[in-house]
Amino acid sequence: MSPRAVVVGPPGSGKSTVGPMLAAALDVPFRDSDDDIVARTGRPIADIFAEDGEPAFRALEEEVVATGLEEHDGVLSLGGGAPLAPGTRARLAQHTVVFLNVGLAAGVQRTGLSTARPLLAGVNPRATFKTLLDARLPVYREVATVEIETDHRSPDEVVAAVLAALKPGQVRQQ
Ligand SMILES: Nc1ncnc2c1ncn2[C@@H]1O[C@H](COP(=O)(O)OP(=O)(O)OP(=O)(O)O)[C@@H](O)[C@H]1O
Ligand SMILES: O=C(O)C1=C[C@@H](O)[C@@H](O)[C@H](O)C1
Ligand SMILES: [Mg+2]
Repeated sequence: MSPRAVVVGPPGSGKSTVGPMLAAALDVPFRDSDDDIVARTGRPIADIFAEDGEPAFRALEEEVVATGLEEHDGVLSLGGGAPLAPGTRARLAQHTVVFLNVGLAAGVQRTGLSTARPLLAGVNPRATFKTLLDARLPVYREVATVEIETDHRSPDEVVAAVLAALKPGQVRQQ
């Protein structure tokens, strides 16, 4: 079993919003590694960051993502930082990976009202978001089979763009 598509990208790129819509369009189930972590630990992600620290969260995330990649045969959205783990990047080399990209302005706007993202909770979320984008863009591009810009697209338009991009050439056969 293997996901039809794995969705990666920065916070606010729409992994949790577009992922279920993409799954519905493909008529397959949806799973989100952040939800899996909450279900497995019974704790909100912000609490895991605050109480156990980011390294402990990343170790748990790598395990949960590995399980999802083995077990899930629908659309699997990953947490924004999941591809930072070298082990996860190696596993993703076998999969069809959709990178939802978002620029600084739209990313800050979309994540600005939420307190649920511990990495963006500091005094200057815009600067933090820029640092995060600069560091991660090469990582997302390394694992992606397709990259979709989301800044000027509605979630429905993003789904349509993903479906159009998932032509046989971009899909890794298992
Ligand atoms: N294409 C889009 N156009 C406008 N708003 C969007 C778009 N995609 C997502 N959003 C909005 O941006 C916010 C963040 O989206 P979402 O939670 O799906 O991001 P995410 O990639 O899952 O982030 P995280 O990595 O933090 O889990 C939500 O309020 C969502 O409605
Ligand atoms: O971009 C990140 O590092 C994160 C994104 C979210 O999906 C969560 O996994 C968590 O808030 C960390
Ligand atoms: Mg999400």
